[in-house]
Amino acid sequence: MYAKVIVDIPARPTDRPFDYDVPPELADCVEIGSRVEVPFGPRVLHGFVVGLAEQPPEGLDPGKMRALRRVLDLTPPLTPELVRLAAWMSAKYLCPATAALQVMVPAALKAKYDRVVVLREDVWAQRQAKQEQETLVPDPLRLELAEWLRRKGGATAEALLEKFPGSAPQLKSMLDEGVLEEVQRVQDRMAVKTALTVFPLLPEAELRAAMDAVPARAQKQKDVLAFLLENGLEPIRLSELTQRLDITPSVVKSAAGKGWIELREVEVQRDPYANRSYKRTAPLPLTAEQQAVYDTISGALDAGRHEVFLLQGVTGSGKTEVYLQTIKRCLELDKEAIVLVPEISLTPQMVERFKGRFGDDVAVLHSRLSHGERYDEWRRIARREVRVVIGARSAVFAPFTKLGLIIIDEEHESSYKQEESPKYHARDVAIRRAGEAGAAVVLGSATPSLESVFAALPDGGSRFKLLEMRTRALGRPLPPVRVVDMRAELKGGNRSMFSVPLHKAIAERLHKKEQIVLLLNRRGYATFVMCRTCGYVSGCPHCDIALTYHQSSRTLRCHYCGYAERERTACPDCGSEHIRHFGTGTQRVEEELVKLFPGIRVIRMDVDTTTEKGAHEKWLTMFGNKQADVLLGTQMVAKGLDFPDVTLVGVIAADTVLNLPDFRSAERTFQLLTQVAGRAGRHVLPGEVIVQTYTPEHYSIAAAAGHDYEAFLATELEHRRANGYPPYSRLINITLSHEEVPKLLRLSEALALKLKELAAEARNRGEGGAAFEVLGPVASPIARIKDRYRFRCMVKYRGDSAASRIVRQAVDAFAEHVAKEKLQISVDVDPQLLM
Ligand SMILES: Nc1ncnc2c1ncn2[C@@H]1O[C@H](COP(=O)(O)OP(=O)(O)OP(=O)(O)O)[C@@H](O)[C@H]1O
Ligand SMILES: [Zn+2]
Ligand SMILES: [Zn+2]
Repeated sequence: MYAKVIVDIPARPTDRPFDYDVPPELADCVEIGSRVEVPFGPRVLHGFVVGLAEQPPEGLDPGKMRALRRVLDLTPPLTPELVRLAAWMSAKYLCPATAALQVMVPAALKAKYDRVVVLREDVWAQRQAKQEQETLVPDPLRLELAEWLRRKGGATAEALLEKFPGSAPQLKSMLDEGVLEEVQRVQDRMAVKTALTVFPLLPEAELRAAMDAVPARAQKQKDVLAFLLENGLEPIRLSELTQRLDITPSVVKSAAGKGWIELREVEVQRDPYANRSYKRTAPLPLTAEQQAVYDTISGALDAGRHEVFLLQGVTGSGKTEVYLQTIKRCLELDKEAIVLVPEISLTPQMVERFKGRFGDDVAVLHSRLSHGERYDEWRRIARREVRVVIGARSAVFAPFTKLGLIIIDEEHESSYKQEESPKYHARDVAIRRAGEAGAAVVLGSATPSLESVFAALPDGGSRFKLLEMRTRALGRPLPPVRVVDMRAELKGGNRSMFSVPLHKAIAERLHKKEQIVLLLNRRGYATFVMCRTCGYVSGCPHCDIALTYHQSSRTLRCHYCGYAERERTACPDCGSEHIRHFGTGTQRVEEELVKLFPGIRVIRMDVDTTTEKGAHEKWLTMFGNKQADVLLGTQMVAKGLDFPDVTLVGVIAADTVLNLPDFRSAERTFQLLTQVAGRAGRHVLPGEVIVQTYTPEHYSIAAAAGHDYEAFLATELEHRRANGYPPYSRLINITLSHEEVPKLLRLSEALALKLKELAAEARNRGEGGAAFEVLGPVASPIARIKDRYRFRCMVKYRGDSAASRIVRQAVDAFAEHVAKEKLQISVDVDPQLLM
């Protein structure tokens, strides 16, 4: 047999499958998706098998092919379906295939440690019992294998095959049955966690006899045996036993020395949600609108038909309930479901709703888990112990094989785009994956992205099917929104960051003991340090960007290169002492609140207060228990939260995003305002929203205030059409960087020229390139990062032309410069951030 392998070097010259001979002893273990070790030049590398064939590849002499050295996992970490998806990603996003494959597996698997096979004793015992019942003759090799593994605690596949020659078929079937499992060896802690566990070795009668024979002076050993007997000879963790009996581990060890018991390392599952009980919830009777949506989606599920639904439902319309019930349907059809939510809204409230409905059938994947916890959750998926996964972006790669449904909540969120290589968009990957699997996709949002709405319009090809929910599930109206012009406030002599109406509204809520959510949008508005005397702004010496002030460490930091310096007490330019941090940080809002409303209880949620694990949850629980009057924060407070006593939502400054040089800034502003407004008056008490702004006339703010998505959409689509921006075109951003400006400029211009030439050639050959436009080169908005200057060329194209291929060819033509002249080129397909 012969294998095609993508090796683990993320560089262009090695970005293709290499052919290897599969030695006969490995033939049973190699599958598409297996991780393998291969010789590569003088080195040994890891790689993924992406193809298998009985015949040697044409033109290659089998005698000269090199052979696979080992298979790293007997159960391949990737499915053939995911391997195909990776190939598609590599072509679409112009990333090395290995980068696409790596992003699909948990970090714990990337560490280069041995994987070992262990026996799952519970499953094994069940199997044995069943076999006995059915009086089947057990396979002696299986018994031997199991017994040996039980004693050893685990072994590498290699060691196993050496010890039991010819046992590959048994190994394989035991793995398939779940009797054996492969785990990453402990080495670096991040892998499997184990605990020393006490196992009684003797049957009850013998143990009792042994206990009776223990002399009185060894009372503690007697206690140990007594405890085990009382406990029905159940194994128990060493730590628990010593604690219960108040003894030292040495007592237990000496008992082990007598042959009564044994101590073994046993895997402990790290379930970050263990020890927490979730109240089981039952499906709610659906409203008419929900029912109609549910029926349409189930239609596709029942038929096993791939279809993309765009579920546009106002805030509080009960989208989550629809998700829960469509997932239930999906499970009834014996298929699996993936739910993607933005990292920021992967709140305990959200997790609770899914755990409450599906219990242990749910795995949760988010970035606050440790590598080990993520790995454990991932294995629960790979072992088919769960059928629902909820997680951020990368959960789209959950290794399911019977995928029926992918739900993307808040589909407009820019965090679905990964900003480092592979720069994929989870929405597009989900649609592609679902297409191959014949699964349905539901994109949910109150404020869908222009791209998705357009795709549901006839103009956009009606690729998505629009489903709408226009009223709130609990019958409440959307809260009235009042826009306050801060310029007028200033003219009227109010220099505070709170307008008169917002001030009054807060006071009222405090009086009525209702709750308040305050949003301070800090994106693009970081706290920077400026001298009031001369206007000097502290900038990074290596990047063209202002330094950000960090309150907790009293330092100034660069968010691009990590440069840090101590807070300054005097201006380095003019020596003035009037140098201070600017920008309305949440901290400053908090200070002002406390000054204006003595005794007010504020919970502040921003990057500074939520770095600690579990912090999010702590704050939200406190707020839910009404231990605070105000929840003040950045985007984190805008999404998904559902608190019945919140009757006021205030936005401190609505226009901070509007001023960014990005064609999506109006869209982002509209989305954020609509989302945060949706937190008010969701249950019984009516809500109110106050938006402070310096540009009340801007259509994104006016439309959000009127809850008028259609008005926003019409104006915004017109703008996009006039300027030829997405969704009327697609973009590929190519950023070049170099330490010397003249060289960078020359190379950037040459690249732009090359792109145009290639497009013209493609056009002449009739192979696309029709609506292919090259803008630039121009200096990037952040013109220098880490002492490297940056230019960009923007490719704008329409239709599914050969754009990606043309860009790839052009970039490849500069490979020489990249290799020899320290030029860097990075390509971003469908960019979300234009920095
Ligand atoms: N059919 C129903 N019957 C009764 N209550 C419902 C029903 N559907 C949803 N709800 C309740 O309505 C509230 C809002 O629902 P949910 O949070 O699912 O809305 P959403 O559309 O996801 O909102 P958002 O986009 O603002 O996060 C919740 O408290 C939910 O329990
Ligand atoms: Zn100064
Ligand atoms: Zn820097």
